[in-house]
Amino acid sequence: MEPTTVFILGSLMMLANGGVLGLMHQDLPESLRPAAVSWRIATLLHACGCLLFAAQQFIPIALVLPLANGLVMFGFTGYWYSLRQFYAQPSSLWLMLPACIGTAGVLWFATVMPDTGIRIMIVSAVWLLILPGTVKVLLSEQRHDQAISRKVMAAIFSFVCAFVLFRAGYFVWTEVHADFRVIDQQHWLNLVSPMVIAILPVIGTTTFLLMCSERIRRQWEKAAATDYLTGLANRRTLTEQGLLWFEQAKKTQRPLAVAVIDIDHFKTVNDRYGHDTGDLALQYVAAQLVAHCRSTELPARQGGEEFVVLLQNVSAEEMRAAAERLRQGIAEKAFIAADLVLPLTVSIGVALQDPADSCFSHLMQRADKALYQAKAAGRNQVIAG
Ligand SMILES: Nc1nc2c(ncn2[C@@H]2O[C@H](COP(=O)(O)OP(=O)(O)OP(=O)(O)O)[C@@H](O)[C@H]2O)c(=O)[nH]1
Repeated sequence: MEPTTVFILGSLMMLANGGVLGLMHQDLPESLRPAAVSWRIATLLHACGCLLFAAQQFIPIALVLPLANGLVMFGFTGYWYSLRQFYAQPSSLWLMLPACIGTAGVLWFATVMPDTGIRIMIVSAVWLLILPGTVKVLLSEQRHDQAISRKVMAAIFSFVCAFVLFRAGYFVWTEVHADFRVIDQQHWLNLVSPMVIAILPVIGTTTFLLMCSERIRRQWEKAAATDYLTGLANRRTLTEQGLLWFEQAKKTQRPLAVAVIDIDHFKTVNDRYGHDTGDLALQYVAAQLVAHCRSTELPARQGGEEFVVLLQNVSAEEMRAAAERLRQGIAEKAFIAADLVLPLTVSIGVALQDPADSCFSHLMQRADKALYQAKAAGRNQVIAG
């Protein structure tokens, strides 16, 4: 196959893939749409650049070279920009600078001082600024995004980057002939280059779609496991985790404890200051629980104004101490909303797993009873069941 055909086929595949991404636009969540639009624009620029390379014998060289190279450089920049948007990293128009300088450079060395070698070096230098920048974006998300698709995308960009480096080194080593053209059939690199350049828009777009679907799946999983108001684990997660830790504790003889926490006189907060302020108070209590929980403790919202904290691997003394820590954490810092400064307290019932507990819900029932006693005994205290 000759380079012109590879350029044309590559461009058609890019356009088809970009089209599929366009068709799926409505199905993407709002948060992913800007990145998807940027990716599509990048693919379109890239494809147009490749089509111009294919058509270069029909267009004056002084026009086609800056245009085709510029489009491909801006296409690469578009992928960089898109991935920054995907990961909500700050993007600025400065990202366009390398492509702008590169396009001006190619224009100068195609018209004013024609020099094929310098043109290749300029284009390679711009790519070698953009591609590692993109790989850096992907690698910097390693801790937050474990998706295989992110790793595949990083590998694709790294591969293209390595190829560009090799290509630049090859041309420095062999010296470029003045009338060298990227569609010149006699040069083996000219067959490989369009194939490699087309990898990003073709395989890259598919990988980008997989990244989107993986992000959506994770968002759904998180939403299903989290309480919408406080961001804590919800009742479902609490039950699942409680059952798991309860069974583990039976095997390891390291007991699980539960603390059921209820805000005192919460109805008054709602009645006096309104439901919205009540919601803010719930968020405040949740934040205090998170701040005072340790890594072996799981805070969750059971429902209404009731929270539960699972305490893994504790003795009776440690359970009481942990519950006191949580109670004091809430009592010692008033809830503040606009002009309102409102001290809040909680009552806590705790229970430690013992052999008589046949199941997790039995342990929960004992903690619930203890909570009832704490309320009856005057509130703002911890009672063990
Ligand atoms: N703002 C807000 N209020 C809620 C929510 N869920 C439950 N509540 C309110 O929580 C209050 C619970 O009040 P009660 O269970 O009667 O008890 P209390 O006033 O907290 O008093 P004690 O528990 O006896 O100290 C009710 O007014 C509910 O409307 C919620 O998601 N948001």
